[in-house]
Amino acid sequence: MTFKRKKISVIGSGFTGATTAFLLAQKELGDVVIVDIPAMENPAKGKALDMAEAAPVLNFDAHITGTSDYGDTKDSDLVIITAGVARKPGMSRDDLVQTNQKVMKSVTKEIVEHSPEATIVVLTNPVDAMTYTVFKESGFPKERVIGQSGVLDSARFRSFVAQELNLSVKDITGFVLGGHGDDMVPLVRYSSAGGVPLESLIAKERLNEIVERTRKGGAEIVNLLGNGSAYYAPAASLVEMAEAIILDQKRVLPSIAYLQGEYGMDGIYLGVPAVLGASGIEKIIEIELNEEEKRALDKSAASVKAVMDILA
Ligand SMILES: NC(=O)C1=CN([C@@H]2O[C@H](COP(=O)(O)OP(=O)(O)OC[C@H]3O[C@@H](n4cnc5c(N)ncnc54)[C@H](O)[C@@H]3O)[C@@H](O)[C@H]2O)C=CC1
Ligand SMILES: O=C([O-])CC(=O)C(=O)O
Repeated sequence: MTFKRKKISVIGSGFTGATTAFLLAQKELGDVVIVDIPAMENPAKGKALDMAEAAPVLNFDAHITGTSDYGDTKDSDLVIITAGVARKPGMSRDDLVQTNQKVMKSVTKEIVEHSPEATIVVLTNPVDAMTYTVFKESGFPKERVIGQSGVLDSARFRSFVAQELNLSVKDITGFVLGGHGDDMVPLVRYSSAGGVPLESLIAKERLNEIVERTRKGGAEIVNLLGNGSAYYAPAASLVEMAEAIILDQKRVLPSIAYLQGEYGMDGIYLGVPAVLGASGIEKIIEIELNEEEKRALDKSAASVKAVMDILA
């Protein structure tokens, strides 16, 4: 039997795309094809070559190529979309909606033509609405169109908690529900340090500050960078989701999923806990929410709906 490596295409060779490609290759999750527009083909090729030249040192065997030709992405198992524009200081993610919707439409057309069986993970902002756009444009089953926000938002929350308690990040659990905006819902009640509820370890006011910092975590980095947005943690988050899908791990990861009745919502892409495996989103997990949490989730969903209403 011949071994065939999985094929993963990363659309967009910018900060998040290139970082994601490099991490995917290092983990040998598959051969990686990085795609950008024709005007950016040489930089995409240059980054891919540079990464390939790191392979002997880092000891990985995945092939990495850069291209603007979607023919090179043919029969990808997984496609990760990072193409589009990022926000600058003073902008909200929602300000990107019109520009990035156009990008999603053109990119999705190519994915459907060349990789009709692929699972798609979307990063491009505003990510809940962009995931919905890709779902509609692709005609793919909902299980195979997924957005990334919750792994990143939860990672931010977990890292802030670990810093606060001076504990290993490895022992901090927690997850964030809802849309990837200022109304996201970090679920403190379901978060712990080594199984000990956070509410018994950190004063309520301080926990509220950590929740607020998490909600504004993207803007904090945008303001520090000055000319772009976060990419190391977003790329790491994409790779965790990619690994769960490629290796059929059945991980429970917060993912942007299409809801049809779950959490009392219908026809909307929103961040919820989900089981990720070879079929994409294999199950949406409905956890019990108290009144306050449910109200917060409804508010976050209303913000996502407002952006979806702008979609052409
Ligand atoms: N959902 C999330 O948690 C996060 C989302 N993002 C979003 O990811 C997106 C990408 O961010 P960065 O990589 O930092 O931006 P970037 O500007 O560094 O890279 C974007 C790349 O997309 C390419 N591109 C534009 N139109 C394209 C098309 N039609 N086909 C192929 N490639 C195309 C550009 O040429 C550029 O190389 C942004 O929308 C950003 O807001 C970023 C971080 C986290
Ligand atoms: O803030 C942004 O524009 C990028 C992003 O989604 C994040 O880092 O959470």
